[in-house]
Amino acid sequence: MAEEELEHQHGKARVRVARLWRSKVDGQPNYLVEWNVSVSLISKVLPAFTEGDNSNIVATDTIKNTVYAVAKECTERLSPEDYGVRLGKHFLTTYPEIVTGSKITLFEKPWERVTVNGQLHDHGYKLGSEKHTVEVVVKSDGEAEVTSGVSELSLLKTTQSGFEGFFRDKYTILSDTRERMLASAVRAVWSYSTKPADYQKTYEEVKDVLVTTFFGPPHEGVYSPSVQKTLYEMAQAVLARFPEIDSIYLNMPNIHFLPVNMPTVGVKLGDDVFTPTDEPHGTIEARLSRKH
Ligand SMILES: O=c1[nH]c(=O)c2[nH]c(=O)[nH]c2[nH]1
Repeated sequence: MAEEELEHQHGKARVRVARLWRSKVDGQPNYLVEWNVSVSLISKVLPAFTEGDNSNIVATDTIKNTVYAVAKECTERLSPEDYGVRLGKHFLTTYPEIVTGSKITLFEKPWERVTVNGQLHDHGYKLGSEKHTVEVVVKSDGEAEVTSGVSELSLLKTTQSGFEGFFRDKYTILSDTRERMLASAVRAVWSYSTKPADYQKTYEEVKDVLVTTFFGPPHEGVYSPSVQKTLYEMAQAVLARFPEIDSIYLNMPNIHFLPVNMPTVGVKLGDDVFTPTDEPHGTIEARLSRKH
């Protein structure tokens, strides 16, 4: 047999855990989060693959149970980032002879406290839209690298968007326009050069900067000459506002709202009737990083 190298990891994917803190949090009588957690371990289990020797395997069932146990140990409300770091480090400190690295990916389901008669309800929640996403990588030295993000942040504006002056050839049929709808389901992922004071607060503020830059001021808005330019401005605004953020990746599908026209029956609906189409959609993505 020629020389070989086997790279391996194992873990448990998509463990759903809800954590309820029954004590008062931020003036509210309780606080609920739902996380969907995936764990992957780098560990010294080569003989399991090559010899069938399972003696060093931390069973994926044990990994699943640890997700719940660590959530229980977190007696105070905490951000998904802080939970991810705690969980990722747990595997290295609990199995120091076996586990040399861990990767935790999770997203938080957007349960929001409901408002009834203009007041926040004590124990009622409804599901919102976008998700808070987290990735934590714990290295063999015990250091944790954290990236945060948001996904499914669906944004739409009805005007102040166009696309013109693009390259044309024999297959180009798209017309120039300075008036179209612009819609996207934004996915953003950012990394930190230094740990922020509060991951949860930073998440809320980054989201706010992304949304504000996409739309512009409430009445006049801001003109978008392309998804590309708007994406770049959103990324720039985040780096300008948060010195602790080192790099941001944005993925912004262009979800087309195609004006409906029925020329054969002489009906033109284009100004106010559209077909929303998410397939196919444009894919526009970029990462903006600080130069060191
Ligand atoms: O903002 C846009 N960017 C593109 O690259 C593109 N391509 C396209 O067909 N429409 C658009 N819109």
